[in-house]
Amino acid sequence: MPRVLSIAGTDPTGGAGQAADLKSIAAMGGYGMNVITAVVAQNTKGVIDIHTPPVRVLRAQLEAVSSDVTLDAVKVGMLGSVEVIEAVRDWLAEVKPPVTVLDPVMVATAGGRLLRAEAQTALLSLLPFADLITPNLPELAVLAGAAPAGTWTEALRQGQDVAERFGTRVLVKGGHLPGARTPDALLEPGRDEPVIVFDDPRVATSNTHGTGCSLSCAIATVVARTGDWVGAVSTARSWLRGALEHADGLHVGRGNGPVHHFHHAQHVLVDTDSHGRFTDALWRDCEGVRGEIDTLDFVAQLGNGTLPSETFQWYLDQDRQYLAVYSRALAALAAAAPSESARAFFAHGAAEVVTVESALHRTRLHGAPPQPASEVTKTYSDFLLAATGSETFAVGAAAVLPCYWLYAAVGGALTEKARAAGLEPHPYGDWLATYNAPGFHLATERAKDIVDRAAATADPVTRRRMREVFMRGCELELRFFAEPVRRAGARPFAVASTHRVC
Ligand SMILES: Nc1ncnc2c1ncn2[C@@H]1O[C@H](COP(=O)(O)OP(=O)(O)OP(=O)(O)O)[C@@H](O)[C@H]1O
Ligand SMILES: Cc1ncc(COP(=O)(O)O)c(N)n1
Repeated sequence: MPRVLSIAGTDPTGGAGQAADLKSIAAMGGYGMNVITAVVAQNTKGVIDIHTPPVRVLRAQLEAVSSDVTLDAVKVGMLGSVEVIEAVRDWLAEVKPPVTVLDPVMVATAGGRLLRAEAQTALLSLLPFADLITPNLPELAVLAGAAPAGTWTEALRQGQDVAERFGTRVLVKGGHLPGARTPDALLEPGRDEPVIVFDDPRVATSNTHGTGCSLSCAIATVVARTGDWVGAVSTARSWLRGALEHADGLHVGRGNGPVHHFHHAQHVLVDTDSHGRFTDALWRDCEGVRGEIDTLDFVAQLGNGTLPSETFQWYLDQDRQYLAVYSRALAALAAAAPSESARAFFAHGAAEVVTVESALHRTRLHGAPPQPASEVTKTYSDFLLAATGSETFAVGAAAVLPCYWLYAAVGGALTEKARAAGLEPHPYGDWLATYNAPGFHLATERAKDIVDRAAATADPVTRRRMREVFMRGCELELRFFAEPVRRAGARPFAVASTHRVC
């Protein structure tokens, strides 16, 4: 579990600053700690007063934590004054945390300055110590020494300028742009194009208090665990999106309320009281990921037959490599299965993957030699082998389930799309048919039954772990599906989004 320290100010209404940070760290599976830079009297309507404790107390807090605890990541938020900035900078220079994310907080959403005007220049001296900075558009403009960007293109230009000048990654956030979309882009020094651009519809809510704090802390936590910046931003963004979508249900305050940091965990409470199927809860867990898969270019183009054949071939080649691992994962589950029927099911599945699905790949790939496995293919393969080889049967069974279930769901939806496109014969019809075949749907139902049975006798810790690995599998499916089109994009450093299915 990553140990993540937040250095930030307070918010007694619990939506921003320290409170948001600790909730976000916990929501992303980290252990949160906090050092207070300023005590802020604020609520969802604005900032009323700020007390900055003596800088000696700040230094003592920093020393108290770092002399005792190994830190896996640090998030720096509200600093407020020149003295505080200097103390944090000296501490960062000395401690050199493995991951530092800086949210250069200047003004609260609801209004109210959180950084003194004269401290803006001092803040620049902190930037080279950060691995990532996450300014909103007005903050970006201050860092770039320019007027606030009025367009996304201008924002990207300012972000690139800041990344180059300070030698650090920049997440340019478009939340403050007018319009129906909220693009974010990850930039790195030495690259002309964003590493990745995310672009989602704006969630219709005014309850956005603390989104910047929450996002930056969530990214720091995930990066501490995975070391993967793109994956961390992606994970943190989709979680934050859920938090925004559930924000209106919180009813906290009369102004810009907070987001629901634990929207994804509500089912844990429901689950312990209800007699519903465990897999129903899993399906609800992955609703967001399923929505993302549905909107992928890869899925759309596969369905309407417009996917370029080179892209499909590349996908199939990765899929073939993935399936070789998947078959071994199923064989490991067969070996560990607690019942004869589960053993037979997974042993049969391991053989089927080799004989039926791989044969399809061999026919379509015409004996072409394998291309190098992508990072996504490797990550997904490693995840499956670890979950089925080193964890309990229940956890392993939950880990392989997304590959059945999402594929069956996508196969069904794609077949509909293919029918609607009316292409005869559909260029990828044989592939779609495999995953919409009655036998594959039956196998999916059987896999769900096995997971339900395993969950019924599992302890709470194992059930939680089953949920985690199921979600991780779903996220990897999404990335696997996105990867072919992302990779095919001609822009050298641009990443769109990513995915695969089993
Ligand atoms: N209504 C919304 N719908 C979807 N995403 C949003 C919305 N508002 C903000 N976001 C996302 O939240 C994150 C933070 O965005 P924003 O640009 O508002 O940062 P910020 O101003 O630093 O946040 P804060 O409100 O904490 O000051 C970004 O990823 C942004 O895309
Ligand atoms: C202590 C503290 N840190 C950061 C923010 C910014 O968050 P928001 O802009 O959402 O109010 C805040 N209001 N308070």
